[in-house]
Amino acid sequence: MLRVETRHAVHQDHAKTLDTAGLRQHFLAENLFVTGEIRLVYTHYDRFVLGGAVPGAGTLVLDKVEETRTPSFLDRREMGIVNIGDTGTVTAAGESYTMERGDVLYLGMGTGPVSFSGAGRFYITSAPAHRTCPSRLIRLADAKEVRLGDTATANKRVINQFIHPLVMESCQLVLGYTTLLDGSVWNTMPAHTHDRRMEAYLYWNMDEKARVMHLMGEPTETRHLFVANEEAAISPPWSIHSGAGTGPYTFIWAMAGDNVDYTDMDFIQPEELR
Ligand SMILES: O=C(O)C(=O)C[C@H](O)C(=O)CO
Ligand SMILES: [Zn+2]
Repeated sequence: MLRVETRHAVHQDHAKTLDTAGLRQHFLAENLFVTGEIRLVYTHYDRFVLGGAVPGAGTLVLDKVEETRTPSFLDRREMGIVNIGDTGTVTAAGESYTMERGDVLYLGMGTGPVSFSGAGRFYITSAPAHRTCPSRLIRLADAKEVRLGDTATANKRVINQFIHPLVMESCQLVLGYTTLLDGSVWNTMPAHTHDRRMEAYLYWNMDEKARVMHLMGEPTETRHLFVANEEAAISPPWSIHSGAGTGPYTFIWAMAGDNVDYTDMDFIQPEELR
């Protein structure tokens, strides 16, 4: 079963008038992972799509998606998949990829239908593409590791870059995940924006009762979302995306836009935030 929800783009002047329910309706994606279903959120931010596929005992096939009006979803798109569950299999273009928890699969434009099976919980990200780049399974050992932060500032974390120019080629999709270390709670602090690219954060590896207070909004007009395990925050280009957790967590960041330069961020120091 395939379910697709469209999220239109929100202007920052509109966003600052929203109440809690309105902010959650536009910027939080809940209930993405449901057994026996593929659930997608089609955003108008760089036409980025995110979602979940949980095959359970069966096989799920992602092929035609009405929203793209193409015969097959990947005809003019590329895809990044992260397995946040147990071992599962993704089959595409005659290749079968066994994915362990934390593995990332990149599928290039024109791959065709994608099948999901096994005990995996597959986080799906996709962006429009203009050429085909080779598909590739990337494991944690192949990722580029960046260590940032300090326990003194409660933001010590390891950033693992998977779909990233230092690891492999893609058109506009950039993806990886960041894990908080040693009791640190803050991700992406100092915060930043990149008006050239949207971004989405999927929070996972969390205790069921834990929450991340995800910060969003223009730097001088911040708002927050309380986010649970396996929920995603959609970050418009004008928004910061940062957060503090009540317990340990990891988050998958994925971006699409004008460039694939991960370091192309405009930083905002804590004392500048409002
Ligand atoms: O903890 C961090 O800092 C991040 O992981 C930052 C994200 O990767 C990001 O926002 C990239 O633009
Ligand atoms: Zn960012």
